[in-house]
Amino acid sequence: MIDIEGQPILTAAEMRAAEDAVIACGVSVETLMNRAGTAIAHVVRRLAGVNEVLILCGPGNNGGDGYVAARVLAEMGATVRVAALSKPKTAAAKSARAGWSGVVETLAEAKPAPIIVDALFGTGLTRPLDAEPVPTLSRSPADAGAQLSSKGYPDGLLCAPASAGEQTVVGRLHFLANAAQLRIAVDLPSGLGTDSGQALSKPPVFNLTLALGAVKPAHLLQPAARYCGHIRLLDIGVPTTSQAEVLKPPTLANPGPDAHKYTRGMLAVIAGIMSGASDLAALAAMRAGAGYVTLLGDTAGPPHALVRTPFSDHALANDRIGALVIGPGLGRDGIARSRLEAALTSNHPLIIDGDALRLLDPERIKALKVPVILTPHAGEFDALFGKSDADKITRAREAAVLTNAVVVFKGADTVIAAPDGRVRIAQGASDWLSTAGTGDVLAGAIGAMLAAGLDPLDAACAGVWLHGDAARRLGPAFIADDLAEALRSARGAL
Ligand SMILES: NC(=O)C1=CN([C@@H]2O[C@H](COP(=O)(O)OP(=O)(O)OC[C@H]3O[C@@H](n4cnc5c(N)ncnc54)[C@H](O)[C@@H]3O)[C@@H](O)[C@H]2O)[C@H](O)CC1
Ligand SMILES: [K+]
Repeated sequence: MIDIEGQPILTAAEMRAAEDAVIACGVSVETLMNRAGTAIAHVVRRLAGVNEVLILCGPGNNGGDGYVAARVLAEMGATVRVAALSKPKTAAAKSARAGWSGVVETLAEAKPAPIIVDALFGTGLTRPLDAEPVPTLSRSPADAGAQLSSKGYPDGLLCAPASAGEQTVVGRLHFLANAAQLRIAVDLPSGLGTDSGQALSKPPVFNLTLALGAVKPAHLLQPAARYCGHIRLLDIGVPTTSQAEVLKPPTLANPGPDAHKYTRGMLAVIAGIMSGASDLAALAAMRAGAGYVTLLGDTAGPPHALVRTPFSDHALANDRIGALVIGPGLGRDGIARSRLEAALTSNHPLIIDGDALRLLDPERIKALKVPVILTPHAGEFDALFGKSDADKITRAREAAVLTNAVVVFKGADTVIAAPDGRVRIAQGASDWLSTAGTGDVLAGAIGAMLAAGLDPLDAACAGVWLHGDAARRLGPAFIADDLAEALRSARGAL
């Protein structure tokens, strides 16, 4: 199993294209499926020990992976059962099914097991499962003692029309998952939209998801990601490349003997009507490693290392400023507008956050000749770029092209997009980040990275990484002030 940090993220179509390229070189789908199923079996075997394993197989190649895994597990001496939603539809899945010599129970009647493996649906899911009836035996009195057909199917396995009170696929999946001690999903929990990250049908929450060949957007985008549990990549010999990658720890240089406050980067933060927010951004920048932070506005108070300066065009014109943060606590009044105008014409690299985004014309950003990083949350993004049903990756990419800026589309699934199409997506942000001021802290952390001279995408990625890692280190119930302080330990861990 491979950790997914830094790994390429492929859509369903990109994954199929990568598979097709390998198949075109003479590697059959069956071979890929055998690699996938064998890799799954080895992981399940290690985790299951002597516990019975129930593998739920769907009609496509995800199900095919399940049949191969069952066969290999049985060959390893594991106690394994298979339950099928319906007969395999693809040639590869039929071949995999033929390789399983055991009984195939029906999903409708399978009894629970301590370990459940979901191989019902993967990247081929195209519609919600909820409406799907669970095929049941056409049990009539004559069939009550139905024998197994030559194919190992219980006689009479039909897709009987769902009737009132009959179980749905999702209902059976939840029932069997709830009864299991360990829940493992093959490629994706069944019910998730691979590219959109939407839950077409709400799956159970799994302990582990084994991504086959590549990470998919649903492993990172919400709400899908919350059903995946731990995500590990299984290499099945399909080369993959993508402009989208899972965010990984940044490589940041520590100061050397020749360092001084300006070489480490001078950041200016423009204050507004809510000085606490800009204070948080300034403190965050200092804790993230900025060499010199000046807060431009009418503020007062600790820390002493923070240089508080009245806002003026002169102060803004300091050519030692490496980057400028505007937005935290700015407000939207006339003073805010005039300070935004001054920032846009300052020729400093910019991080534009919070209220400043509400005052901004995206077209204005495109015309700037300096690096710009925008850090909208969902509401600010909609206000700036309009609402859309498109997935978060597509939206962030389009916004980056429209503004020619790096866009940090914040959320429980933060997507960072550059105008050239590169995308980085952060894993598993702490839910405790849902507290006032954490956005201000992020703006300051990114500002410190930009002021230190990182290119805008790297600066945004480093800031998002430090912000997320600081939150992880803090655990529960922290406030934004704690988060700003914790950037120090996150920075020190790199
Ligand atoms: N990554 C790799 O290198 C490999 C991945 N493999 C596995 O193949 C699946 C994708 O298989 P596919 O046959 O395209 O689709 P699924 O098995 O996910 O879906 C089955 C099938 O079901 C139909 N369908 C779609 N939605 C529904 C629905 N709501 N209800 C009923 N039926 C539905 C649709 O026709 C689908 O085709 C991938 O996830 C991997 O697990 C292979 O092992 C090859 C190597
Ligand atoms: K699955």
